[in-house]
Amino acid sequence: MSGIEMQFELRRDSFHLQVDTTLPHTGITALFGASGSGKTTLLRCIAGLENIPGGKLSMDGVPWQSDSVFLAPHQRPIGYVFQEASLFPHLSIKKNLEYGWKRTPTQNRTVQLDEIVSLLGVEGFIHRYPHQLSGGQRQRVAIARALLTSPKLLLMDEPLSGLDLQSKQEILPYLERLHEQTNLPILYVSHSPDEVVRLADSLALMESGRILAQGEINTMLTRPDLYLSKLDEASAVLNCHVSSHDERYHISYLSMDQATQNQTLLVPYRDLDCGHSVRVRILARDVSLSLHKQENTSISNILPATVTDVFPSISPFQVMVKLDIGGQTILSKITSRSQELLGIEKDKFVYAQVKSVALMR
Ligand SMILES: Nc1ncnc2c1ncn2[C@@H]1O[C@H](COP(=O)(O)OP(=O)(O)OP(=O)(O)O)[C@@H](O)[C@H]1O
Repeated sequence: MSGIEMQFELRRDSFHLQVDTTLPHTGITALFGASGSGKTTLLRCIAGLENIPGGKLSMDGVPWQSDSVFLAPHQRPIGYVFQEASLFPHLSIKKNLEYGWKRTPTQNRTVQLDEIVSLLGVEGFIHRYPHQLSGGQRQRVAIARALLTSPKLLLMDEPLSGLDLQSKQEILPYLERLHEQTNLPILYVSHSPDEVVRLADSLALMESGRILAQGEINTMLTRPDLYLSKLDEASAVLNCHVSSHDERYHISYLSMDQATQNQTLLVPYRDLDCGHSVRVRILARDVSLSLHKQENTSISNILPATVTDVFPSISPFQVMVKLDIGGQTILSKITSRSQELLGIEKDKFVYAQVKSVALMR
């Protein structure tokens, strides 16, 4: 059985964790939910830091916890990265990194020290001490140290939330590289929709100790029955690849992956090879609808679309329209008045006018 299979039940005062699910064993799965919904508690259960009687956990069929097995935290091949980088203050960065690496028996090592040092870009400060680094640099070292234990699963608990905006921006590309260059499954706790839409392949939505729903990121973001699709910040992500560049106008063209029709998006120029995979985010409020293709407009991205659903938004007198654009899904937020005037309903053919496209990775 593949995946991270778990069954945990824990009561603590009024909090009740009840999780019985299988999370993906590939890519980044975001654990998303309100404060107190149980995200950290669930990570602690997976790490073996909570010994819950009757709990079950297996990784690709290998039991880490069952009625007869309980691997202690240090016996689980897990890397754990917390909000605050917990480095040894009296050891240099190099020694901090070697600590995790040397603890792993040679035959169990799946990574090389140099490789991880380069992946996280820590070469430049390897001889310094933790207090001589910025918060973002410290966190990169903490991630590198976790990876050097050759884990089979990486748990990240709000790894960016203690950092200022600049440090966050600096570290995100390293997380993307980590995602691109390793096959390591990552469970990533975050409060930030921006981080989630940028990094996650899947999303598990937690509420009051339970996993309310889980699935592929764009399916989750656009599900009418979940609050994510109703928010003012509601958005969709599209997986695309770079198809060409136009140097004269400093723009890049993207083709949508798995599109059944030839759908192209135009974005500000990005220095990426043709064929490179990228992800774009489109906010629902940046998508307006038209029944005819506008000719004289400054909007560059106008996509033929079919309405698949219309549902209420949290804003009064506004509705969310779910659209199929050649096999992928985006949302459009329009007023109830426009919905009525244009006769927007399921199966209607429209043009989605996309005012802004953010290239995420
Ligand atoms: N040691 C503890 N003793 C009693 N209650 C606890 C303990 N640790 C956590 N809780 C409670 O368990 C619930 C879940 O906490 P948890 O930290 O897992 O939530 P979270 O979703 O990670 O929240 P946040 O996003 O704020 O970190 C909360 O109601 C919290 O108060």
